Amino acid sequence: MATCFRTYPSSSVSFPPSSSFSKRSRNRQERNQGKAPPFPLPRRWPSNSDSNLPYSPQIGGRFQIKSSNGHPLNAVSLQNGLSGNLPAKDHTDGKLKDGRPSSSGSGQSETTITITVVGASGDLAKKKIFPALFALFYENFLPKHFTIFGYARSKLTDEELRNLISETLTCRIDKKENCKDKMEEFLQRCFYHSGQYNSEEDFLELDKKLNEKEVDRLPNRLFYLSIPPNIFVDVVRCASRCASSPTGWTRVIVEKPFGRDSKSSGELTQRLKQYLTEDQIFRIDHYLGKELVENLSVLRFSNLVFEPLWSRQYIRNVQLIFSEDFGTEGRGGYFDNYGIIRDIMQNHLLQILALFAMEPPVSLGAEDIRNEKVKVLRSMRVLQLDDVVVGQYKGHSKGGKAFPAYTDDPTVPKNSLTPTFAASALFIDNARWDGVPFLMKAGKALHSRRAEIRVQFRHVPGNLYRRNFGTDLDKATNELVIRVQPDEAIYLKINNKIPGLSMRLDSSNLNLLYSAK
Ligand SMILES: NC(=O)C1=CN([C@@H]2O[C@H](COP(=O)(O)OP(=O)(O)OC[C@H]3O[C@@H](n4cnc5c(N)ncnc54)[C@H](OP(=O)(O)O)[C@@H]3O)[C@@H](O)[C@H]2O)C=CC1
Ligand SMILES: O=C1O[C@H](COP(=O)(O)O)[C@@H](O)[C@H](O)[C@H]1O
Repeated sequence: MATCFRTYPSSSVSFPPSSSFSKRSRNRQERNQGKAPPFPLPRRWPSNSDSNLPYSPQIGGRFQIKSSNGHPLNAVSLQNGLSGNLPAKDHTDGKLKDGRPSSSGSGQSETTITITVVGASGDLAKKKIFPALFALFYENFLPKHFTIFGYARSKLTDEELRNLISETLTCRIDKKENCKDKMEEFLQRCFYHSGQYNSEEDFLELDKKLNEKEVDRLPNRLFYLSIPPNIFVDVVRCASRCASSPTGWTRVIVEKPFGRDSKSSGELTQRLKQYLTEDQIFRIDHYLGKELVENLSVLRFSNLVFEPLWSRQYIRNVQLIFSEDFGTEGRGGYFDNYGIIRDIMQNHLLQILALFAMEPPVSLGAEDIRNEKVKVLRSMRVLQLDDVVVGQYKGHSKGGKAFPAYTDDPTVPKNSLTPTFAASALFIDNARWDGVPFLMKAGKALHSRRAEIRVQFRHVPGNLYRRNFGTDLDKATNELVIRVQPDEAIYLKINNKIPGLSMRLDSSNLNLLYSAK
């Protein structure tokens, strides 16, 4: 369950990535030097009376995005967390730095946040978003005043939404309070609004409901786009024009895949920026919220024993493995357009690879970590077709049970050639990783569900215990395994003497099993 949100570089989903990953920081530098406006200018300069356009000139050389419900769309820094903090005040004129009136100016002394889950009837919303929001609430990470709205086309009442999500909420992180009471409290703050994704009228109706819940508090609004990518822009247009916050911030979390390639990803960014500034857009990769992925940098940079080994000198190869023991199961409409490389590899596994391989960042600040990841991505060799294998799962039966083929899924075209499995060897051509293959494997409908990083070390030179191990030196090499899921664990395979009078060796695990802690 992802309970923390991370952003990743905006510009590319090419595989492997290209240098365009650094575009955002370049833009920022240019802006800082006064060479570029804070966001792209419209081709035709709108007049103040041009109420259909999202831009309107603003005093002070900056430009503000305006929505048709009359609300300005304000850019704020990424540092303002979910807990509804206000941006820093500019003490010279008593206004907030982004030009909006301060909370005291608007007479609103307390903040409130409304989180609208767009696509609330869907798989991701049920499986991950509502449970993650509940986990935040349960752990007191949500602000005092918050409301959650589900939005989708399906006709549901508030009560039906609550029933739908109540089945998926758990108190698995920390059982410190009465879970049932907390769930009830959480569910009472959840509401539903049914509407089309491209209807400004429906979003205006949503806006009315949001206003009712926000009472007299300074409202911040977050829209979580838990929907297929082809409707991202429609929703952002309607939300920004008709349901943006009147006086607080408005932000949007966008799910992957963010385009199909570098070009379409760039186009999507440009289209979103018609309605939002970059600082309002949060691109999410939920794998970065997984406990062991978060722990990767801690393991490496806070333990002296690992960092000296973290290079081509000692590491023979690194394997990044994702497998699921279920197929598309009705999600073919989305999956068939993207395939396993775009669904899993270019986002989740590539993020892990970049975190694994990066140089120590200057600090733990998001920009510093991002800069190091970008350097890794820019050092990657362009993937050759010879270094990739793809496949698609077939039907089979086991223990009397029939398992359908990918093309048996009614949401998948019968003649589909979309890969559901891929394996590839990637190389980072820098001083640290020269010649070390990073092997990525990802597949649906395989034998087991797991995600792990396996680091295989080189053979011991001269191997004094050659006789005891025989010819298979691989059996005797050390391996560090970081098992992201299930049963989170970190273990190191080491060679050991079997206790007793004879000199018999065995490989055993130094094991840090999380569930046993
Ligand atoms: N499922 C997962 O585990 C993960 C998904 N994601 C990403 O999250 C997003 C949502 O995924 P997921 O929840 O699985 O998707 P779903 O297919 O479940 O779609 C979500 C909702 O969007 C609406 N919808 C579906 N198809 C269309 C369509 N063609 N046109 C308009 N509305 C549609 C439906 O709501 P209604 O009909 O009620 O309007 C549906 O309940 C995707 O971008 C996906 O890549 C990311 C990580 C994990
Ligand atoms: O992003 C996605 O991830 C899920 C797997 O996520 P997990 O946290 O359950 O491992 C995958 O099923 C889905 O196809 C993909 O879109």
